[in-house]
Amino acid sequence: MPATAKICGLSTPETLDAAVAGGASHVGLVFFPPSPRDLSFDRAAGLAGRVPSHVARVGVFVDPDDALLDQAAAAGRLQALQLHSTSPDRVAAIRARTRLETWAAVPIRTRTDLDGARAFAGAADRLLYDAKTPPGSALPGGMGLRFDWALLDGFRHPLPWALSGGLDPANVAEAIRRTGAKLVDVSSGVETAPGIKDAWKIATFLKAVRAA
Ligand SMILES: O=C(O)c1ccccc1NCC(=O)[C@H](O)[C@H](O)COP(=O)(O)O
Repeated sequence: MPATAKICGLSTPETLDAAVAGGASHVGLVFFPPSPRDLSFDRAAGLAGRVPSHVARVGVFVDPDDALLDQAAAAGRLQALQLHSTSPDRVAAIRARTRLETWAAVPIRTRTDLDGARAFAGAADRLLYDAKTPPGSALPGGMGLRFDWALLDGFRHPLPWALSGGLDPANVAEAIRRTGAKLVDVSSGVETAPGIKDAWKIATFLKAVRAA
C-alpha cells in the first residue's frame, strides 16, 4: 500500500485546501501559543469546516491540560490528538478520557531515545518518531530537524508509527524507501518561513509521497 501523509501546522484556508487536494490523509492543527503555527479556537473551527470526511483532523499539543484539549477538540472537531512532551501515564489518561485516537511523539537523537517508544505501548494508538530538538528550544517539533533514519533499522515497533522530522519534497521518497514508513508527517519542509505554508510545496511533497 502506498504511504500516506499528514501536513502539519496548517493555518490558512488556501494551504489547507492544497493539502486536501493533494491527497493528504491527515491535517495537523497546532494548539501551542509559542508556535508560529498556533491557532485560535475560532480559526481552527473555520479550517476544520473545510476538511472532508476522508481526511483526519489531528490536534497537536504540548503536555496539554484537559481544558485545552476539550476546547480544541470541539473547535477543531478533532479525530486524533498528537501529544508532545507528554508522559506515557498522561497519554493513557487522555486517551481514556477523550476516547480519541491518541498519538505519542517520540523525540529521537539516539537509539536510547527510540527505545523510549516502548513506554507508550498500551498508552497510545500511534507513535510519531520525530527529531529531538536541542535543549532550550521553544518548540519540541516543527523545526525541520532530521534524525538518523538508520536508528529504525531492526527496531521492533511497539505500535503503528509515523515518520517525521526534517522531511521535504526532495527527501521524502528516500525516507519512505529507507524506513518503510506508511505515514509521513511534515511541517517546515512545506513552508517558505516558519509558520508560512506554501501550496506549491505541499502539492510537490504529496506528489513525491504518492510516487514513492
Ligand atoms: O509545528 C509546530 O509548531 C509544533 C509545535 C509544538 C509541538 C509540535 C509541533 N510540530 C509537530 C509536528 O507534527 C511537526 O510536523 C513535526 O515536528 C515535523 O516538523 P518538521 O521537521 O518541521 O517537518
